[in-house]
Amino acid sequence: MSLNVLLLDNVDPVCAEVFKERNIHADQRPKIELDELKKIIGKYEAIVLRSGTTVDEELLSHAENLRIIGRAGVGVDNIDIPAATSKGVLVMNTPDGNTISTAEHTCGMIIALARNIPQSVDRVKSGGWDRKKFMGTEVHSKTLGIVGLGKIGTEVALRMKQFGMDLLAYDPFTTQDHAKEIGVELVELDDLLGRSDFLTVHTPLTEKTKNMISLDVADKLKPGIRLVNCARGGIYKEEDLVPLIEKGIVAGAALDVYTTEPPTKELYETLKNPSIICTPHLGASTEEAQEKVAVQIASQISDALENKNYKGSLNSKSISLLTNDEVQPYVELAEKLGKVSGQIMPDNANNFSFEYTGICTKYSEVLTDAILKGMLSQYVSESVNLINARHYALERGFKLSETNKSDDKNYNDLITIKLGDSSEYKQISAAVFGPGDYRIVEIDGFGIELRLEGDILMYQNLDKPGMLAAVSSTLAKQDINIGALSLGREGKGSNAITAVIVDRQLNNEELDSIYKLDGVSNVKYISLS
Ligand SMILES: NC(=O)c1ccc[n+]([C@@H]2O[C@H](COP(=O)([O-])OP(=O)(O)OC[C@H]3O[C@@H](n4cnc5c(N)ncnc54)[C@H](O)[C@@H]3O)[C@@H](O)[C@H]2O)c1
Ligand SMILES: O=C(O)CC[C@@H](O)C(=O)O
Repeated sequence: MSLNVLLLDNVDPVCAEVFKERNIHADQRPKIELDELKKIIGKYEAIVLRSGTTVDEELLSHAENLRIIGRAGVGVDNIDIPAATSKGVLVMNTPDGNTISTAEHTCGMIIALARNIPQSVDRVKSGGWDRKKFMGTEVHSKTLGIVGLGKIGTEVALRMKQFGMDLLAYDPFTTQDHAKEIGVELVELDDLLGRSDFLTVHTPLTEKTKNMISLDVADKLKPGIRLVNCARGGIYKEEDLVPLIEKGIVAGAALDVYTTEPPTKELYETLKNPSIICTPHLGASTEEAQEKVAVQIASQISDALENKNYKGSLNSKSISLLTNDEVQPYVELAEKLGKVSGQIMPDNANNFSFEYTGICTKYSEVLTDAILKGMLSQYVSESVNLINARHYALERGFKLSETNKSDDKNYNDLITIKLGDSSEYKQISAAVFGPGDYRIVEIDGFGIELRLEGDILMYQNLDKPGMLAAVSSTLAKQDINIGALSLGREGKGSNAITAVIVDRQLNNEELDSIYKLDGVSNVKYISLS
């Protein structure tokens, strides 16, 4: 039977050549209207795209023969993965094909910003000269702050070190060993903001990274800081850039990515500011990167169509697990527990041990993958899934260990995670109580019982009268309702742990009001919503 693949969005032509060598027919349609795409997609077993095509449930409903969606690149924000998974369609990407190109583009932006290259090129081309106006700054001996020390952040660090820059990084999910190896000092975010002459971000856009730089943090920034964003639009609050420049806090900004691409009319107005330089999402636009991702995705898809292997797949284990009713609840439990662990673990932890009891021992491998998926999905750019989570964890230098325990005195089927580094450890256990009912049953040796859902406030307190009243009245004053709560203690009058499910998300000020209460310590806020 002949196999047909549709290549969309200016995917490099080498993609078609690789398919041809594998006897797979490829049609190249760089520009196609959505209506026509809906009419023809039904005859293809696979499609390849970049960021120009959105694959949603509606488009998938026309794709009756589709087996694979391949992204020539990293970001899969334009693909509805849950919809593809429930239709049994594999989604694949090529997470590292454009790392070097994007790192090089970032370094180019840092130098262009320091030396006003784009602005001065414009001036000369329009018949001007103005040498005085374009006085620049050396990057040598200046401090570069890197937020996100993953694949691209690491390559940027290695290159800018050669320019003589001092390097700081903030990344709670990388290890001290990795930072040390590449000559970077790992610091807290506020410290980095206050010490950096240049700031470059290399994280995904998440709830935590969105608007990381805005007028709200103006007083934390080193005056005269220069900002670079070649990651995702929205990490710097776009509408605050001009005010930050006008106040003299930010000396300039270099942007490759935007919240809306192409930018809206208002955003184009912002980009006209002479201290802002910009490129149209060119990080990965080199012949080499496009060729690499095109060859990689064509080989991956060919292998998968021939059932040889599923490298680069983002959802293949999820597809096979969709039909296994026995393991499904434990996979959900493990993923939720991973999410919680990722939010309470000590910064830069690198030791993770997972202990399984009862039925969980039968599926320990996939449950570890699910825990890692839950943990990493909050920090890693490309969609983390059951297939690639372990790879990313090991790539980051995490040390993983798994043990199976024959029984537990209280629970038949239990998962326990211990995580930390040599100085600080956290331990947390959870179990399935019924359909969709997953509960934490122990934290750091304190027995509690709390459903894994919603927004959770957790803290330690002295076991004495009035502690709960103090917290609940502080919450009530801020109109925050408590939905459920659980208490655990070491013994009468000693240390206790309290976990409450609150009815809405808490902001930093609201959390501060709990930190400040006498006798309350170790406050953690966990969002599972
Ligand atoms: N401009 C372009 O054309 C282009 C090309 C490729 C990738 N990208 C983007 O670049 C970014 C980085 O890609 P990558 O391949 O290096 O990803 P990566 O997953 O290898 O690295 C991301 C890093 O960010 C860290 N991180 C996550 N949340 C954080 C937070 N709140 N604070 C600090 N650090 C945090 C992670 O721990 C990880 O180390 C992504 O947003 C990706 O989509 C852009
Ligand atoms: O140019 C592209 O295809 C997008 C590059 C990049 O943002 C990615 O997600 O891989």
